[in-house]
This record gives sequence, structure tokens and C-alpha cells, in this order.
Amino acid sequence: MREAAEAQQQAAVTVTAPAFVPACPGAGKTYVITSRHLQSPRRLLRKGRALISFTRVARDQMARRCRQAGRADLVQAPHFIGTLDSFLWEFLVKPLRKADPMPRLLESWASVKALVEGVDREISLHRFPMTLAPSHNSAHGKVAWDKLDYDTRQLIDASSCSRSVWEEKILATRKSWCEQGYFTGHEVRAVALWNLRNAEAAAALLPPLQSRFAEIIVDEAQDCSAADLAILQLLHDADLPLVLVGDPDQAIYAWRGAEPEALGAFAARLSPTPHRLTGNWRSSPVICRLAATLRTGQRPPDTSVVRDDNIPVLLLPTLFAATGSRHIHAPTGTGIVGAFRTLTEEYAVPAQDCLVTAYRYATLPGISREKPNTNAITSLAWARTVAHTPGASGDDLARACAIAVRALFGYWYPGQSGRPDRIMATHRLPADQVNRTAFAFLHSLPAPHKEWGPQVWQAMKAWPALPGAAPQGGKGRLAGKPILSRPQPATGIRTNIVHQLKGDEADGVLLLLPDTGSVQRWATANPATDEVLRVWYVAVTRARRLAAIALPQEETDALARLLAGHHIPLRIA
Ligand SMILES: Nc1ncnc2c1ncn2[C@@H]1O[C@H](COP(=O)(O)OP(=O)(O)OP(=O)(O)O)[C@@H](O)[C@H]1O
Repeated sequence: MREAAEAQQQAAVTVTAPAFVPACPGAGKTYVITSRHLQSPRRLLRKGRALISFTRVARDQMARRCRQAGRADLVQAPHFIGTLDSFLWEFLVKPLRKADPMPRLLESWASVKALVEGVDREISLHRFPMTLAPSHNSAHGKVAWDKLDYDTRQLIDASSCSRSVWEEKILATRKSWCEQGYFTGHEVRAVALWNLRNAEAAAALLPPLQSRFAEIIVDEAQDCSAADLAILQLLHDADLPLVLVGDPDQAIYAWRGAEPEALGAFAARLSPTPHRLTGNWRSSPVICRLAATLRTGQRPPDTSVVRDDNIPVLLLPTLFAATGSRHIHAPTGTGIVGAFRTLTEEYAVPAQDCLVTAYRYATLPGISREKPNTNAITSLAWARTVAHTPGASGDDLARACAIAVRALFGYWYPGQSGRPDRIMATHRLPADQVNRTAFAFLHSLPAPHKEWGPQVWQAMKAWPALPGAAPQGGKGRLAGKPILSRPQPATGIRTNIVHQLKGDEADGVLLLLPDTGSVQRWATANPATDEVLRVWYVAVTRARRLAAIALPQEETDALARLLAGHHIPLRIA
């Protein structure tokens, strides 16, 4: 078993580009990609390899593995290890931008708190997802109205302005930020596509790429949007050797424009024979079987390569709270996370290496999500809570830190346009120093309460200021009272939504399925078209040894029958 899985990995490590490597969960995609990279000879190379991923976590993991293997050279030019956004930015957008204003790539408009103004209410620009149809030669794309989150939709529905007025303002706001040098992934894709299709721009951009890269590897290729695939097609047409690695069954970004089916068509054009990885190095045989019920094509379960646990799938009959996250485990009347913890202990699975997940933040016990469009003091209260939450996600910590920077800068540098990166450039403040200061400040604040504002103000005034600070009296004081979310009991178990768990793993995983009709969906929906099933698939495949599912009490038997029909060991507990 192990030999066969290793042989598959080795074939993927050595296959000549262009190539497509479809891989099952836990197939060791990162291992394959870094092993491929580690084969590079040690001497100074004229051409390098680009390793592209969708997340900074994946990027850091690949770079770390190269360093750990004693090959720090593989992280530097001519090689490139980074996200797709940064690759497109570095090689297909920035080279043709004017130096002034300095072009900057933002992770999201949230990081500069860009607002859509001039309508009857202000809404943050990052609340409006965009779509880009690669077949249109359009420079800006359209607002994806059907993908607004709940809060934003409420705000827009209550607005007296029509959607076309909003759309006009949204596009104008984006344009004005771009003119000031700011771009997000959406603009980067639009400009990259335009540049590659424009003969003159392409003639300037492609030769440096062709002479720098002998190969471009794209990890998690199932997350490519139609625009991403169109860009990759143009690179392929320019004879850049591509290797796509990904798991189409784990495509959970359709709402952001990912096109798993288009990936299949593109991959077939790239290379007629895929190099499939079907050995799962992460999960037990039971979990591989469970996962197979949630994917397309009736394919047999993947092979569990290194595990022989046979812990059954645990089904937890649950009374889900209609609002909030105090879900009760029906048989014991205790909280669902506590019940899960007791069960993991029974199977000698350490609770600290377990996680609880769900499709939506709202379902999860633990830290509540940052609410959009709240006042600054409420945002700061949220940030302070995050700073004091063990196991808070990296994204939440980064957001919390940005909120604290904004609050402190508003006081220290009043009247300086409020854009932290500009202020940092003006006063030559290194980002890590700013972030450390902001985080320490956040951490020092007392727990938020209704009369928190004056305490925050005292703390801001007392905190040692960074160079160039010139406070002006009460400017930058955060007005109002924080709106506090209900305190949640600490569970001691990691919780996160499935979308934040990509590439992650844990010994035990509890998936919360609060919606009635989930079993019906499991049994009858098609994972090729129903992304929810793919989200559940990602969730259960994070587990190494134990998978548990909490579902409405009245649906437990139906799921038990469904799984028993697939000969999957299970226990209703
Ligand atoms: N050849 C190998 N030998 C030993 N362990 C391996 C090997 N390949 C992968 N693994 C281990 O298997 C686990 C899964 O690998 P990895 O996280 O790279 O999978 P993946 O393909 O990215 O999975 P997913 O897409 O589900 O996130 C990791 O713990 C990894 O260390």
C-alpha cells in the first residue's frame, strides 16, 4: 500500500511539465510540490521555478520545507514562492505600472477601510464581491449581487438608491483607489488579462517570465476562477511549462468564482494523462470511506496509507439552538463540544488535537465574527477579544492588529489621510514594529464593557508613541459605546469554519450540521454541482483518526442508515 502511494508521489515529482496532478485529500500535495522543487541542482540557475498557492499559509509551508531541507536558495530568485495574487502582481501587473503613486497590492479593501460614499449610506468596499468574465475584454468586471453577505444585502435592500446607482459608485470607488496606486486581487486579474491580450504589453511582460521560469506549479488548482484559468491558458500558450496540482472534489470557492469543471477541461488540454494521487496519508480507512460518500463519480474510497485505526464515525444527536451556538447533545443534555470532548477521550484521541467545524461562523461555539460596518470602538472591542482568545485564527489576529493600528494612528497622526501604509512610509515605521506595538496595546486593554470608551482613551494617551506622532488634543478619540457580543464559554477545542481549514488537519473532527434536510442532501444531491457537499467533504477529510457529525436528533437514524448502506462503521453516541 505504502509502496504504491510512494510510487504515485514519485511519478508526480518527476513528471515532465505541462502536467496535471489530481490528488485526493491527504495525498501529500505539498510534499510532492516541494520534493519536485528540491530536485533542483544546487548550482546557481539561470531559470527558476514558481510555486504558486492560494494562501499565505501554504506559501509559508512550502518555503519552510525548502529551508528545513537546507535549501534556502530555493526560496530566492530566480525561484518564486508566493500566492497567485502576488505572482500576477509581480510579473503581469506591476512592471507596467507607473512608479508614482507607488503601486500596492492589498489583500482586501478592508485593509485600507475603503468606503463606498456618495450614496444614502456608507458601506465598506470589500463587502461587494466582484465577478470577472474572462471572455469579455472588460477592465473592471461587475458586482456579484447574488454573492452579497446577509448584512450587506440588508443594508442595500434598505437603501433608497437602486443597485445600478450603487454599482456605479462601487466601480468609481475602486477606480479612484486604483488611480492612487491600490489594487486587490480582482483588479490584478483584470489588468493581467488585459495585459496578456494586448500585443504590446504582452511583448514586454512575457519574455522576462519565459527567461526566468523553467516551470510554474499551481497548488490547490481547484480554486482557480475562470479568470485565473484564462490567465494560465495564456501563459501555457506562451510556452511556459505549467504543472497544476489540486483536488477538484475540494473545490469550495465557487462563490468566489472558482470553476472546477473548467479546470477539468483546461487540465485535459494541458496533458491528456493525469498523474493521479489516490493514497491518503492523513486519514483512517473509515474516514476515507466516509469521505467517498460525499464526492462525485462513485469512485472507490482512497487508500489509507499509514493508519489502521478503526474508530467508527460518531453521530451525535443534537438539539441545535435556533440562534447562537449553545447546541445541546441530546442524549446527555450537555453542550455539544463538551460531549464531543468526552467521546474523543474515550477513544484516546487527545482533545487538544481536535477541532470543531461548520459551514457558517454563526453555528460555531467560540469567538464571534467581526460585524461589518460597526463603529470603531465596537471593532476595537472585537479586536481585543481576539487578542485574548487562545487559538484565534491567523486571519482574525491580522484583522485585530489592523484595527488597533488604525485606532492608534488616528490619535498619533491626526489628519494624515488615515491610511496606515502611507503613514508608515512617511515616518519610516517598519511594519513589524507597528504591528508589535499595536498588538501589545490591544493586549493591554481591559476586557470590553459598556463604559469601556474612557479606559481606551486613557490607554491610548498613555501608550508610548511611535516616531513622528503628533497628537492634537482629543482627535482620534473613539466615540460611543461598544456593542458587545454575548460572551462565549471557552471550549479549549479549536473551532473554525470549513473555509478556513483548507490544508489543515486534526486527530478528531466534529462537523456541525444544524440544518434540517442535511441527510436528504447528503443522500441525493450531486457534489459536482452542490458546493455544500464539497464543504462537508473538506471538513471530514481534515480528520486523521476520528470523524464525528452532530446533526438534528430526528435525522440521526437516517444518516446512520445511509452510512451503514456504504458499510461504514458508525456509532450513535
Ligand atoms: N510520503 C509521505 N510520507 C510520510 N508522510 C506523508 C507523505 N506524504 C504526505 N504525508 C503526510 O500526509 C499528511 C497530508 O499531507 P498534505 O497536508 O500535504 O496533504 P494534502 O495533499 O495537501 O491534503 P489536503 O488537500 O487534504 O489538504 C501530512 O501530515 C503529510 O506530512
